[in-house]
Amino acid sequence: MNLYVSDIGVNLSGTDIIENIELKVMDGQFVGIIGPNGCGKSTLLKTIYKVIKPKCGTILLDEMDLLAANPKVIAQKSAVVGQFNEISFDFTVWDMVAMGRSPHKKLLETDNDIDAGIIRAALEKVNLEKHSDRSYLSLSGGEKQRVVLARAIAQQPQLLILDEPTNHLDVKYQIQVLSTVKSLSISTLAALHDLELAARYCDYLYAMKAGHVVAHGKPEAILIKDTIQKIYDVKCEIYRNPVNGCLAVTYLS
Ligand SMILES: Nc1ncnc2c1ncn2[C@@H]1O[C@H](COP(=O)(O)OP(=O)(O)OP(=O)(O)O)[C@@H](O)[C@H]1O
Repeated sequence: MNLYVSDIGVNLSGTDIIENIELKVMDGQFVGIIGPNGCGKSTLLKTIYKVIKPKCGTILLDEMDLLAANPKVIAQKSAVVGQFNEISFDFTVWDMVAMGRSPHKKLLETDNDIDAGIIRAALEKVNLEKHSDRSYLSLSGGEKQRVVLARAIAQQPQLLILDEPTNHLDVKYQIQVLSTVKSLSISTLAALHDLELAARYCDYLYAMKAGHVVAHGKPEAILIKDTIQKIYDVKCEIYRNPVNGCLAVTYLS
């Protein structure tokens, strides 16, 4: 499934937060958005998943006009893992993940054995199958993040949107979550802060600064010291890690 974002602009409380955003995610591609705090990454993602209404622009999911489409139809095709995963009422982990099945259900239709298999498989993907009866609110931040990812997986989306999905996660689960997402081989758009993880998992990167896309291309083309200094105002050296061959960043004071 292809995502086409064209000329998106968002104004909040009288301030232009993002402007002239052009972005594409082609079928099966893992696309990352990088950029400093406050540059507009979440605003862009929220506009795509329709929490924020843009002042201009179009967003297409294949031929479907996302800004005009029915939310249930959108939820059958796309899933979101947001930055904050707090809820007011408690549910079990199983019930949280089962919510991912609801876009595929008719009103009052209950889950069947096929749904149960999908929910179980999603929990296994994030290593939480033993926690299925636990209360969601009793989980750690990292465990909650993985439950929310399992819910998104159970939704069987063709487009996955992730806003800093490795927040709260230790090194093992940062790698596990991004490897799991990569293994799904579905179109993915993720805001990421860790540049080495972005280099390792993303097929293509968009670099944002002050509400604009300032560079886009393959990680090797974007993660160069001049671009990083321009975006983050930090000097660095970028090299191939001799152990795994991935791009590595050393920040200089
Ligand atoms: N409702 C609002 N009214 C005014 N400004 C807002 C509003 N919501 C967000 N902003 C501002 O828009 C800017 C972009 O915020 P956004 O959350 O998109 O940045 P971000 O790149 O995701 O940052 P971070 O990396 O810190 O998560 C910030 O300066 C933020 O304060």
